[in-house]
Amino acid sequence: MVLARPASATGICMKDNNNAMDTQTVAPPLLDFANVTIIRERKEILHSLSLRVESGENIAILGPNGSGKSTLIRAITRENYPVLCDGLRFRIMGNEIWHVGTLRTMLGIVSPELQSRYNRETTGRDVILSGFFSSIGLFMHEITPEMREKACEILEFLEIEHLADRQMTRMSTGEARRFLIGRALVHDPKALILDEPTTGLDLHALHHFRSAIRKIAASGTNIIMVTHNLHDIIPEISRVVLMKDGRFFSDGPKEEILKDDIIGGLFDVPVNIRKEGDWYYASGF
Ligand SMILES: Nc1ncnc2c1ncn2[C@@H]1O[C@H](COP(=O)(O)OP(=O)(O)OP(=O)(O)O)[C@@H](O)[C@H]1O
Repeated sequence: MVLARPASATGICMKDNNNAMDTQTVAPPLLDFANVTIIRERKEILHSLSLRVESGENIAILGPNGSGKSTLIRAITRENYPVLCDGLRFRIMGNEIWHVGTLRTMLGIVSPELQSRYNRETTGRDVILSGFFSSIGLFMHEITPEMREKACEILEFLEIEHLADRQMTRMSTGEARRFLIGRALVHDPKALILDEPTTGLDLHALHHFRSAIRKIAASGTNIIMVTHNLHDIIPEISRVVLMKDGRFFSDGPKEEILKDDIIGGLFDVPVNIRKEGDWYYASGF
């Protein structure tokens, strides 16, 4: 049996079983950060953050504009590096040091910024295939039969086969966003990081987008949802981390965090939080 949560930071769990020591290997935390400070252009943007996210845990990072969410994501993807200091821990899946190319195969990223870079003629299928090369579109890349087969599987999984040969620039925002999810899935990543993923989606597109993400979460991929919209917090997300001014403002089970006073304090406005089934909505802004 593989335990869902490690009992120690070593990733090895020792279990007493009828006086016999049974050693079991469990996955290390997805993220294990301590004292992470990020400075950009001489400005301290993230202030000594500590965050531990277990393997298998789905979280939302929620915060107002400018709170540091994207900077934190760039730290996770190793585009931003923290200031060296005593007590710094900067582990991803148990490792401090990563080859960025390898890390990118283990973390799938979807963001509106990535979508804006697909501004030339690229078919939906090629957008997915470009994920194998971390490129924006295909150029002289050699596509193997295995890659084509994987792209077909993803098209089917995301129910977007009918759009595979359409140019990205001729798709709606919602359709294009689903192809970017497909691109992020080519390496079967351990985690899918979604940065403001529902920006620009209408209700129909939102419905399809959420269904796709829920299906991915159900398949065992960790979801890290970065957002300022409560309606992005899919039922599979159980923990919410709030960010404000480059610091963690609050962190815990969503039932405890998504409260009028806490979310009102986060955004500095009166807020009414409404729960409908497993979904949360905010009004009163
Ligand atoms: N390269 C940079 N140089 C200087 N300041 C930066 C840089 N990148 C971000 N910042 C500043 O850091 C702060 C946090 O920005 P960040 O983009 O991480 O916030 P965010 O929570 O993702 O915001 P939003 O929700 O608007 O996308 C902002 O004040 C921003 O102006």
